[in-house]
Amino acid sequence: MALKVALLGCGVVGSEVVRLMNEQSTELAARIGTPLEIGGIAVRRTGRVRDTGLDPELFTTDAMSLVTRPDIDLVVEVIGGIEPARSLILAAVKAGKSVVTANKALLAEDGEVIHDAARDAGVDIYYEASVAGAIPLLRPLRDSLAGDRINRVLGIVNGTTNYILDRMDALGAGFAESLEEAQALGYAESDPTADVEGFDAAAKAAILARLAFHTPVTAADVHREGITEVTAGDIVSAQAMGCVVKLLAICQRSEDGASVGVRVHPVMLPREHPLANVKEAYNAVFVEAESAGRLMFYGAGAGGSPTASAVLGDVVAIARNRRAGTFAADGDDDSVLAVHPMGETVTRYHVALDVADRPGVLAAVAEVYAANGVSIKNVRQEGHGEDAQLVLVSHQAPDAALARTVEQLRTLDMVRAVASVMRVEAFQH
Ligand SMILES: NC(=O)C1=CN([C@@H]2O[C@H](COP(=O)(O)OP(=O)(O)OC[C@H]3O[C@@H](n4cnc5c(N)ncnc54)[C@H](OP(=O)(O)O)[C@@H]3O)[C@@H](O)[C@H]2O)C=CC1
Ligand SMILES: N[C@@H](CC=O)C(=O)O
Repeated sequence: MALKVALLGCGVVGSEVVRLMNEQSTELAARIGTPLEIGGIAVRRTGRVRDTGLDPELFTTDAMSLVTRPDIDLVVEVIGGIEPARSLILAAVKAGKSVVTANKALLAEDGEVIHDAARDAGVDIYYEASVAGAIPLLRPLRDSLAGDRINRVLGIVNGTTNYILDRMDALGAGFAESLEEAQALGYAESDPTADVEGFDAAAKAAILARLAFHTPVTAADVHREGITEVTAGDIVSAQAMGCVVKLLAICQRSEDGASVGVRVHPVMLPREHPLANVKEAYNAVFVEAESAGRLMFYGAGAGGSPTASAVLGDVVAIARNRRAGTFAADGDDDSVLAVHPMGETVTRYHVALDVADRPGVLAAVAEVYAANGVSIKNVRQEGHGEDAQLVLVSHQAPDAALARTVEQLRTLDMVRAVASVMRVEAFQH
């Protein structure tokens, strides 16, 4: 008997799930031991022209009836957003259906409720596609590395912003035109604010941190900054220092092991770092574990087809579990680590100041750094007269002290404007 799938959503990802299920039906049936069949597809607008080759009768706007239909075995949720996705997944689980979802926003907001519900119902919830598109990353974290202690997960987890930053760096392209291209290529979320303001990467960071550190982490715990403030000037400053600007997700256990820090923000990264060479919408993630050492995961991080590959991998895994009469619940979080505030995170700042070109400026600026206990690693002057700019890179200091330094620099008479502030990181690789 066929395994009946309810597909929720038939947009960029959902339509590729349909295509792959059709094109690979024979291979999938062989891997699963039974054919896969689409039992219904829930969408927002049934009247929309879709190039799926499927019977139009399969489409419905009544997603709730579809997920609870007795003949449905498995639900694939690729609608996105919080509601109705949350209610639909919970209803499916309650009705005994296993679920595959790519919905990082929901998992990062309400993951514990969904995992608890799945465990209680004895069904699977798989979500490999929710972080880093096609890259197999969550199952290695959850299963392969379950016997190790992970200290850091660090990487590029948003394809849209990497695409934009790469275009700005390599071609001098503008922000808006690069975002439009990323949208046309199917990389961006339906509301691209989620990408460019860092919400999408923050959700993924929360999911990664939860799995890596076996502790509850939600999107609200993540320090988040997007790329909307990154200017062409920042890109040029980074280039002058042999760096490239990347939006990084950094999940790190504290040295005493008692807390974790989870943050997403733009970083100036040395060009020789492997993450600096991740182009276009590709993603790459380093996992640093005590025994396994440093592992790098790299691949297509966004787009319909790569994401659908991860979704189908989960479908096959669930089908195999069903055959074996088992399910693979995420474990109960075995520790509850505090999430430490960004202010305690030790980092370095690159600061460019538009200044009056006169004696005493450097001394006044240095005094502010010293007053906040921040030491200056190097400083240079760019331009003269009206165009004079001081560019400073600090040594490592707590983020709170660095941020306070910048606020006080703004108040100096001789500082006309703070032209650029960005963290500089040189992670070992
Ligand atoms: N695009 C990507 O590269 C990646 C996306 N994801 C995730 O996958 C999910 C889907 O993304 P994507 O395919 O890009 O999104 P799209 O916006 O392209 O597709 C969303 C689909 O959901 C349907 N839909 C929206 N609201 C409802 C509703 N209330 N009831 C039923 N159906 C509804 C839409 O219907 P209609 O067609 O009628 O508008 C559409 O078919 C999201 O969680 C996203 O974060 C994960 C990794 C990569
Ligand atoms: N909008 C996301 C899609 C994949 O998760 C991205 O750009 O990475």
